[in-house]
Amino acid sequence: LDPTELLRLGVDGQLTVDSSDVDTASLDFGLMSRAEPLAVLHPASAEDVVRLVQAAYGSAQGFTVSARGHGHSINGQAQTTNGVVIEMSGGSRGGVWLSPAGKVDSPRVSEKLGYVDVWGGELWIDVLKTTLQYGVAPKSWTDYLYLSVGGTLSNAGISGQAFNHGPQISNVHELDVVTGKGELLTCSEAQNSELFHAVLGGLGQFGIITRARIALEPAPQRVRWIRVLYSNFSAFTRDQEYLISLHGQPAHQKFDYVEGSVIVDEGFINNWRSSFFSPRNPVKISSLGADGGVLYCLEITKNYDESSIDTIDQEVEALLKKLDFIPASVFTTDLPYVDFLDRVHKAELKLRSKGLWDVPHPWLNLFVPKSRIADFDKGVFKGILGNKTSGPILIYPMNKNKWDDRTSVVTPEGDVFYLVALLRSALDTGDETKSLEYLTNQNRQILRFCDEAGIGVKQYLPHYTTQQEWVDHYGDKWGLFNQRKMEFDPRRILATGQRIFKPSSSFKPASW
Ligand SMILES: Cc1cc2nc3c(=O)[nH]c(=O)nc-3n(C[C@H](O)[C@H](O)[C@H](O)COP(=O)(O)OP(=O)(O)OC[C@H]3O[C@@H](n4cnc5c(N)ncnc54)[C@H](O)[C@@H]3O)c2cc1C
Repeated sequence: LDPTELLRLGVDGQLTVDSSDVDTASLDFGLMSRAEPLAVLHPASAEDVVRLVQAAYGSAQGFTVSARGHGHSINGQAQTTNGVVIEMSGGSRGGVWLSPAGKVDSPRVSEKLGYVDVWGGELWIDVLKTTLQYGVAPKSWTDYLYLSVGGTLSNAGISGQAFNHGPQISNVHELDVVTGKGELLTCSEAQNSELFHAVLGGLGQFGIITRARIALEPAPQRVRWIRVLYSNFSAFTRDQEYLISLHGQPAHQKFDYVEGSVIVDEGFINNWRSSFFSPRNPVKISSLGADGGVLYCLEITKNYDESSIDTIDQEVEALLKKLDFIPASVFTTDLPYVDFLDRVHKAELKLRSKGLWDVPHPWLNLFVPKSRIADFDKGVFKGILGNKTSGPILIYPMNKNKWDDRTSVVTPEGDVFYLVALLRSALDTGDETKSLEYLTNQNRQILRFCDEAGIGVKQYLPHYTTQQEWVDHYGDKWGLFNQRKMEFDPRRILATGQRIFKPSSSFKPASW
């Protein structure tokens, strides 16, 4: 396909083959794969997305189309070689919602009805900033806010609030979606519901989200943020599971956020995700009597505002009393709500200043069933990892009843499952255990261990290279997933970087 032909396509935004645009669209946060698109579209409206997808779908030769949010995937999921990348969050257009009619508009908050309408490429940080002006905010978050709404809704969008509110995909009222046939459809539980459920957690396979209507709540003012340590894994998981079982209780009788992390490194327990423990007063694992050299950190928060300022201490105390952490390992801080939600960005700035942000990230995210989390601890945290991690390891449980099985996302068996996130950075320092090859091999070893032990994990932000692996990943849901693909993207032109479906035979990108 001649890219100059594409440029004749009439769009109001910018369709470009400029090398710096193409370069940006060729890479992602993982920095492990590179694929150059033929051209890049900066859309000025949902209509531009429609025009491009219609051209891709309707032309004899055809080409692929990949929406790119903030490009924070790990394995090239937003890339494509024989087609066009649509920069949904790109450049000066970031932070602006463009209505389907092409009229430029900002996120629109309906305070009365408790939702905000945002452009699919909007970053969550901008959604937060806008909604806070009205004293409201979304309920369910990711740990990091420089991700696009369309990008996280294509996966699930999880953080410590998920036990209570469900993932972000459980907090969406309505979407505008451009399907693989180039139709712009509004969908919700009540309207085009098959498309609505397909797109949520759908890895970009069924359509491009141009607008999302997101549920809001009154925004808290401040956050009490607490960490406590455990050396005993079963005490740690018992307490985490207890805390998430309180989801149905009144707000003052539960925490608002429950996460946790694993500390296997010798030495200090600070990591880039957390400057929580004072660097001048580091905590040594050995001083805490960790069994097998591994410690577990429970991280919890309680939101409050002026009306609850007098009772917050008592409420936190009452909840902490029920837990079984190492006495004298309580670290507390107090900060504005927005600073808490935007906490990882601070760590990003620090890492950037040391040149440690733009490095390869062989991340592995797994959903592990509660019934096997102790086996995972023995085999991985106390086994395969050794005493070096090269990055934070998060672990926290979620309640399955907060997830909607009609969406495309897959979760493991059981009422409760854990996220285990190995968020590692590869460095070229000469230390073999920090190298990309070492960490990639270790990820493979972890997956092999889970497979051989029959742990029944499901990858979150999944990455596979053969269709059979995808069929296994989706299990019982594969039939529905495949059927939805035939219906909404019959030429299989969307989000080919996920490597689930090959584009139909009239055109084959080089990478296939
Ligand atoms: C530092 C960091 C922290 C993170 N923290 C969390 C976390 O706490 N919780 C969590 O759940 N995830 C987390 N993630 C993962 C993140 O949610 C996903 O990688 C997400 O896809 C990134 O969003 P993005 O906008 O960069 O998407 P991209 O990487 O640009 O795209 C991801 C996929 O979605 C598709 N897509 C993008 N936009 C659209 C759209 N508008 N419509 C349809 N499909 C689209 C793309 O084609 C691609 O297949 C984190 C990632 C990073 C790098």
